[in-house]
This record gives sequence, structure tokens and C-alpha cells, in this order.
Amino acid sequence: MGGLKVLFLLCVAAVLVTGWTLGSSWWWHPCGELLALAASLAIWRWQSPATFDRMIRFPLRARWRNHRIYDPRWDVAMESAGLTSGASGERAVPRRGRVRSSSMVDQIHVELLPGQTLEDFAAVGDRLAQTFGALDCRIHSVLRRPHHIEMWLLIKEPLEKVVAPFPTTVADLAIGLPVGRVEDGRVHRMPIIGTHVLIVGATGAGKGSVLWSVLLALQPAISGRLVRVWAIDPKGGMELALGAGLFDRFCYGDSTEATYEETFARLLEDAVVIMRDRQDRLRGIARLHEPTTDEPLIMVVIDELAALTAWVTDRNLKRRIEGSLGLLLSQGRAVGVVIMGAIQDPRKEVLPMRDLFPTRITLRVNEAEHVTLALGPGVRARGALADRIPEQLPGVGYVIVDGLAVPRRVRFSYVSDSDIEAACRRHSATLATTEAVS
Ligand SMILES: Nc1ncnc2c1ncn2[C@@H]1O[C@H](COP(=O)(O)OP(=O)(O)OP(=O)(O)O)[C@@H](O)[C@H]1O
Repeated sequence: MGGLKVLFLLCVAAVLVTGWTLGSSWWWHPCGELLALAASLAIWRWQSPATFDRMIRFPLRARWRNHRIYDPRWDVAMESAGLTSGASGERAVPRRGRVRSSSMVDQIHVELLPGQTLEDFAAVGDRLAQTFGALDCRIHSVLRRPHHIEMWLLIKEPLEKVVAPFPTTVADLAIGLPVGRVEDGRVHRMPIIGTHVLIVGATGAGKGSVLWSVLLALQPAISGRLVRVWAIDPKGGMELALGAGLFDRFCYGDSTEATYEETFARLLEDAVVIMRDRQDRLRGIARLHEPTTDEPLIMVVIDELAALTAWVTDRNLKRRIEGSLGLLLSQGRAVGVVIMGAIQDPRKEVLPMRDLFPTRITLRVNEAEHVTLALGPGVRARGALADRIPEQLPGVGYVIVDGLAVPRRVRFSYVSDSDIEAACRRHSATLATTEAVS
């Protein structure tokens, strides 16, 4: 902020000095001042576009849009969306507060009328967007103000740009891995310790990019031996094989093995053994396991969960796999044995234990019902319209975040093959250095 103040003072000084030096005649004075002001603003914008936008461009834009769009259309919009109350003539209209703008979104603070809820606004989001000429209208709750909401009117699709992977360090493991961009421009951090992650999405929705965003972000912790990844890729290794160098164990359903599901069952059973062992040692000592090099976090990554829960034909194997998965999902996270799995079809008959995943991400799905199945009842009504994500936006999805009533829309990083290869190289280099030192 210090730099900003200096910049601002420099601009003011430039205006005064130029105005004073050029203003030798009565008409030059205002012209000189104006010219100097314009020049100062141009320099400001050139030198620090982010602060210029935040302090000058966006506040002016908010005022302009409020004056041109929201002021004249507000009452009509509320009336036509059925958000007013009382008899005609003395209609009560929800009060509009401050408007904030960015280049993509207008955010309007609204005070609810007695008896109104956030869901009332979310249910008519389409109408509000249409009336205000926006692409979409999303409703957010306001922290510690249960009678207020924030309307987000999307002027441009904020998640259109592909997101590059974020650089990470071992410290990110504790604070949440940076894996995507939220529609308000912030970085989305995903907690990994103490949770299981379920990724739901139709084919081509970008489930692979979520898996890889997490794995890539974990690379420093994997290289630091704080995390060990056990990967299962039932699609013959097509999705995960490129990053096999990062994994401690990798099962991919080798076609030469008649019962390759046996290897999946064994991997899960081994994870259960570690879980049991840790339970015995941690009982009465700690309630949540903290990863160390001696006791790392074990993350079991499963690319297509349905191949383990629904498509296994051998009854005995199916029972073994389901038994282990159930145990890991219900007891593993406290002792540092967690699961991250992707699936296309979230129905109960395909994934009976889906409610045991505390972190759930829904990318584009084909049916509205899949949103409710994946994220829980009422979440779609609060804005998680995953069935309406266009096919042109792979990697975009909704995430439920602890403490937020409204689902968060995120675009996950796009991880290319060369990003994965580079992560494997970094990992090998770190291991080689560690071995050379010890
Ligand atoms: N985050 C992203 N940003 C930009 N493009 C992406 C992103 N994620 C995926 N894509 C694009 O979408 C395509 C499909 O992605 P991906 O293979 O990850 O989908 P999927 O859900 O795993 O599909 P399937 O279930 O068929 O394996 C990719 O080839 C990639 O080009």
C-alpha cells in the first residue's frame, strides 16, 4: 500500500506543478490541469494497471452501470421476478446496496425483505440475468449477515481463460493446494489432509484435469516424502501412466492379467492394513494425523471409481473391493489414508458410498439430478448449475466450501503432458539429491 500512496501523491504533485507552470494565462490554467491529470492517470495505468483498475476504473464503471442499468430497471426486475411483497400501490422492494464492478462481474449487495431467502433469488436467477442484460446471475450469501445477499451478474464469462498450474511448495499441503481459479479471480485452494475427494463429471468434463491439478500441486510434498500416492487407473493406465514416476504404487489393469481387479483389491487391502496400524498407534494420542516423512499421508487415487464399485463381475472381488473402500472412506482420513476418486455417474447403485466423501466437486454433468446426487439436496437451487456448464468450458465445476452456503464455481488448472513430465523430472532430481546427501 505504501507504493500506492507514493504513486497517488506523485500524480497529485504532477497535476499541481504542471497546472502551475502551464497556467500562465487564465484559459491555460484549467486546460493544463486537465492535461496533467490525464497524463498522470495514463502513467498510473501504465505503471500499475491492477491498482488503477481497483481505485479508478472499476469504481467509475460501477457508478456508470448503476446509473444506466440497475437504477432504472431495479423495481421492474424485482416485480417481474416475484421478489416484491405487499399490496399494489405499497409494494415493498428489496433494497439495493453498493454496486461493485470488475471487467467481468457486477456485484450488488441486497437486503432481503422479511420472509425472503437466498433460494428465492437463486430460483429466479435466469430472469434477473435477462432483465439486467447479464450472461448469468448467481446469488451468494454474505458472511455474518443472514438477511443480506450478494447478486453476481456476469457480464463476461470470467472462467473462459484456461488456467495454468500454480507453482507450489511443501507448505501448501497444510493450507490447501492451489488447484484452480474462482470466478471472482481468487485462487481456489483445496484441502487434502483429513478429507476424501470425489470428482463427478460427464465424459470430457475435465475430471482428469482436477486429478492432475492436485497431483501436480502435491509434487513438492511427494518429493519431500510427506505424501505417497497409490494410483489405480482401471482404464489400462491411459490417464495416469504419464505421471507414474510420482507414484509409490500404480495399478492399471494390465490386459495380460485375467483378474487385474485382484491387484486393485490388494492395493486397497494394503491401505486398510496401514490405516489399522496407525489407528492402534495414534489412539488416545492425536485425533488427526499429521503427515511426516516417517508417517506420510497415503493418497489413493482412483481414476474411474465405477470400475471398482459397479463393473467388477467377480462377486468375491467386488465384495473385497467394496469392503476395503468402505473402511477407508469411513475411517481413513483421521489417520492420513485418504482417497481421491473420479466418476461419471454418481447414482447410488454405481457408487453406494458417495456420501462418505466430504469434499465433492461437480464438473459438467448431463442431468440436473446428477448435481443433487453429487452435491446433496438443495445445492442446485443455491446455484450449482453443473448441468448447464457448456461443453466449451472443460475443467469448470462447482465445489462446496466449508462455511459457505453457496457453491463456488471454479476452473481447475489445465495440466499438459509436458507439465506432468516436468513434475516427474523435478521429483527424480529431488530424490537423487536427497540420496546423494544421505
Ligand atoms: N481445466 C481445463 N482447462 C482447459 N481444458 C481442459 C481442462 N480440463 C480438460 N480440458 C480439455 O478437455 C478434454 C477432456 O478432458 P478430460 O480427459 O480431463 O475429461 P474427463 O472428464 O477425464 O473425460 P473422460 O471421462 O472421458 O476421461 C481434454 O482433452 C482437454 O483438452
